[in-house]
Amino acid sequence: MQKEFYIGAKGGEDSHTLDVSPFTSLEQLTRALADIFAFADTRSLWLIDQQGNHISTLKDVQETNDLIELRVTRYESIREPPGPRSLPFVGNHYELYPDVLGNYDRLFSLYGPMIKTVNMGTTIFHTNDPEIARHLLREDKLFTKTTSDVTHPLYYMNDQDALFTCDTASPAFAPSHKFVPPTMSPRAVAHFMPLIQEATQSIFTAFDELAESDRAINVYQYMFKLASQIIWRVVLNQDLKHFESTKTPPSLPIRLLGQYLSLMKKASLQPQWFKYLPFGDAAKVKQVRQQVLDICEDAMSSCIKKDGPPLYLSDPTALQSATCVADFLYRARDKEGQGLPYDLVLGNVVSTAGAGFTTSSSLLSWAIYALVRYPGNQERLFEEIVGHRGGNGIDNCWTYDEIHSMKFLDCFIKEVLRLHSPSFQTARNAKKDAILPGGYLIPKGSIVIACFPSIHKNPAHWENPLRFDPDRWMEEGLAAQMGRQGSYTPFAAGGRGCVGFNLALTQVKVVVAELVYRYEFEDSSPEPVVYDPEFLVVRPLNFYAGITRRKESP
Ligand code: HEM
Repeated sequence: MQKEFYIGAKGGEDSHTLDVSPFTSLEQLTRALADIFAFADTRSLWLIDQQGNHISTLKDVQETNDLIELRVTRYESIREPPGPRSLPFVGNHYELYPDVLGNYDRLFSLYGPMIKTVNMGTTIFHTNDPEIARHLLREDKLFTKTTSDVTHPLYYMNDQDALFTCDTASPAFAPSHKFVPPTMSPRAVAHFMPLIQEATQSIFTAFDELAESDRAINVYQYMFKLASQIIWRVVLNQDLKHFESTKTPPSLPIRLLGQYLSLMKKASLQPQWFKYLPFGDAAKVKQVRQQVLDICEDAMSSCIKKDGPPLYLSDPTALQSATCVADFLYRARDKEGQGLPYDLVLGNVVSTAGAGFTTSSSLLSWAIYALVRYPGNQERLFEEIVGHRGGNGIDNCWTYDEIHSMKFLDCFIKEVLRLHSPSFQTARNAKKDAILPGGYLIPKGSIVIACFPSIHKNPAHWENPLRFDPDRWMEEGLAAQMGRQGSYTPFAAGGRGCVGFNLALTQVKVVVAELVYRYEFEDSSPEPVVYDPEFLVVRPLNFYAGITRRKESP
């Protein structure tokens, strides 16, 4: 018993003839149809006859002589997401820049939860819908991360030898994903606590001097140096000496990594034919990348114990014998005795260092921004920290459990990550024509971005979304629940989610605890704070803060 099913416009190419006689229930049939037409959500499928009536039983399907339309919602056909009209050459560039984040929100409120934009010839779909984001991040038969695709925002830094920059389909992904996450587990981060604390405290001399001289600082520039100082210590056990004076510039590896990421982002915003030019940003990305690799390789030669014993993944205490992430990656062995090939060790060292400090420096800057801009939080944090530290003084090292046991600090950081999410363009590629919740058709090969800053402020999912309110996180388990729903994913989710989130959260909590215990910050920004729309993460450009050394620290 052959029936013809179709999606979208009648008479279009998207139709399929299916013998419905083997099916014993409508549910069974709709699951099969969902699979054939690549519906992300197999549960909500409407069958509609040519008069627009809902066909709700298998018997009705068998008896109708009509073509049958498939929809996700009762009254709307499957369609491509809408979006603003495109101008020749530039597309929607001026609808998006310079305030991309504000403009995404504006476009979502105009066009709905999925929008199509074209920037300099590159089409990208965006969503602020948590349910759609969950499907995108799943790494299943419909969506994956393919940085080697020229339209992927990370195309210019795609490197098939490391996490973050590789395709999920690349041969490097599985071994990297086996060896790298153990270096960022709670147990591993607990082992690195003294390094994190020492690197954090290295800023004190410079901050004391700045406090003394009453000079305001550009917060991002200091957090950029601090976050990289910490990550470099944990990943390569090297002291970058970023705070020998108040004016010490970022060290060469960090300057190069910063330049690399900046060039990469700029290149990704240019028309695609720019990549063929022998000069310009795209060409320079490659040169800078090689310099970064050389520097990291050099640093690795000092921190890796080449003659040290192998460290087995099956031994939960093995990491405690490693000096740093690079040392562990070099010496780690799986149960077959296999290690990570050297190229992948190097690639993953560069990737974790780069992914680690760019994001963290942004988060730290926004954390200080939240301290000074949202009244009451700095005082509450100080009280909590004093309560924990008590008479132990500032020289004692925070333990992993202690730093994570401070409830208000935890809520505060969660709220900073919600309202000032550093990540804003986690992109996935459609493996085939796919139909997303809401009935949006995403053509095969398209890039779809889950816009975390917009998802985290989506009024349909958050009460008072624009209010900075750490107390919303007081309810135990809320973050995990919102994470499962897709409405709170500052570290993305699924198979390509952040592997460094434990380290990131621990590091940022140690820094905030240490700084708030010793200093008081106040806003000294002369102008409204703006973020950099041409960088890989959302970072404040002109946020200034004054620092006062606390007198009342016990
Ligand atoms: C505030 C801090 C951080 C934020 C907001 C953050 C966010 C993210 C996000 C959104 C992704 C997914 C990217 C994508 O799919 O394109 C990611 C991936 C990743 N992150 Fe983080 N991250 C942070 C800190 C760190 C740290 C400290 C490390 C390690 C030192 C790290 C290592 C990685 C790696 C290796 C990946 C790639 C995972 C993969 O390819 O499967 N991140 N991060």
